[in-house]
Amino acid sequence: MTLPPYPTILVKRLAHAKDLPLPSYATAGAAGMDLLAAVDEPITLLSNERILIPTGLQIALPAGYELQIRPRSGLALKHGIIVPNSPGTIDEDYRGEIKVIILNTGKDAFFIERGMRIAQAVLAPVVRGVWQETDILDDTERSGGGFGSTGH
Ligand SMILES: O=c1ccn([C@H]2C[C@H](O)[C@@H](COP(=O)(O)OP(=O)(O)OP(=O)(O)O)O2)c(=O)[nH]1
Repeated sequence: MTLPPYPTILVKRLAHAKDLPLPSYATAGAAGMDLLAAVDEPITLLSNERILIPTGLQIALPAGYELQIRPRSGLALKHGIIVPNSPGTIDEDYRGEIKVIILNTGKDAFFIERGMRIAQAVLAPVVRGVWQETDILDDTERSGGGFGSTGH
């Protein structure tokens, strides 16, 4: 079976990440690539603390795509480690270092070591829209109902 051609992401490894492998898909069908912590020293993240973790990567996405930063479910379940801005958005035109915000919602301190897989990145197509202003919108069954209007 031949694989479909995947979109190419240009990537530059910064000096502090030269020895770390690039993010990769753990299985043939994985949607996310695990992002590694490019920290020089181990970090202790106390309960309720959040921190910005460098990945040491700068990228150029293909036109029409974003990269979403999402939590890893294992870290969320075992340690309460979440990405508070999930899904974090890496814009197509961003050329800075990709960084990951993580928050320790667990009771215990969490230890981050160099090369640890702290989050995952999912490449996703972006659909942009344009506004067309109007004074009249069509009525619908839902109309203005929301926030639980249909019951539990
Ligand atoms: O988890 C994240 C989220 C964002 N970014 C980078 C890439 C993204 O393209 C840029 C801007 O992100 P966003 O638009 O979410 O930030 P903002 O707070 O709206 O800042 P800005 O005014 O710079 O857009 O920051 C990251 O490295 N990690």
